[in-house]
Amino acid sequence: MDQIVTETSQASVVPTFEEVQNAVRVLLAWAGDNPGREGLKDTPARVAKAYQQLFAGYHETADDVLKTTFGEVAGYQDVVIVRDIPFFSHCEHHMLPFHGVAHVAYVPSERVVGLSKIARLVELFARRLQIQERMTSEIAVALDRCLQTKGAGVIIEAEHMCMSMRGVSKSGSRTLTSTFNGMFQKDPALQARFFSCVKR
Ligand SMILES: Nc1nc2c(ncn2[C@@H]2O[C@H](COP(=O)(O)OP(=O)(O)OP(=O)(O)O)[C@@H](O)[C@H]2O)c(=O)[nH]1
Ligand SMILES: [Zn+2]
Repeated sequence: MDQIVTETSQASVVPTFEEVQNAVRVLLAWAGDNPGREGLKDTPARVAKAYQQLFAGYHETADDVLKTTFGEVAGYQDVVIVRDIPFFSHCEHHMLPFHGVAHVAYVPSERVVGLSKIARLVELFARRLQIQERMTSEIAVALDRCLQTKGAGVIIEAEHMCMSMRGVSKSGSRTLTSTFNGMFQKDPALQARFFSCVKR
């Protein structure tokens, strides 16, 4: 059996495609439906394939995403902010989606990264089972580690389907999390500037 190891998980055994389909059939029966009926015949295979896309973040690392950097920035030293990066993730408690936007800021030391790579970094951590706090922190730590920034900040605003569709059933409530490293941690004015830049 293959082993997978991610930045956040212990090694675990990868099931076969057939085993995943059987697990989906069990869930269909648990939901109260008949996994053998015509309309659900191909559903287990579709769900298995959908999971490969929804949880693709387990098969990539931040180092892969941020490996290309640029050094010719003509002395640019100020903050870089990429705001309103939309994402879909899944909470690790209920495996239900949470979705929203991430705002990512960093102060480069010598090198910058392509802007799309910031969005790819958000995508990498979103496409895993998450809690919002950890996802926020993981993005900032990875950016810091791979780019050797002078400081990084991440703000995430998201709505959790486990709160909207079930349980307490409060749709529309949004959770805001933020994390600051390096200069962002030491300088409240920089934090305030970041918050005001992303304010709607
Ligand atoms: N801190 C944090 N909590 C989350 C996140 N996603 C889901 N949760 C919460 O995880 C908690 C799980 O609570 P439990 O009491 O173990 O589970 P539960 O009985 O299903 O809770 P209810 O949702 O209140 O019905 C709930 O309060 C969820 O709102 C997240 O990203 N961060
Ligand atoms: Zn949840």
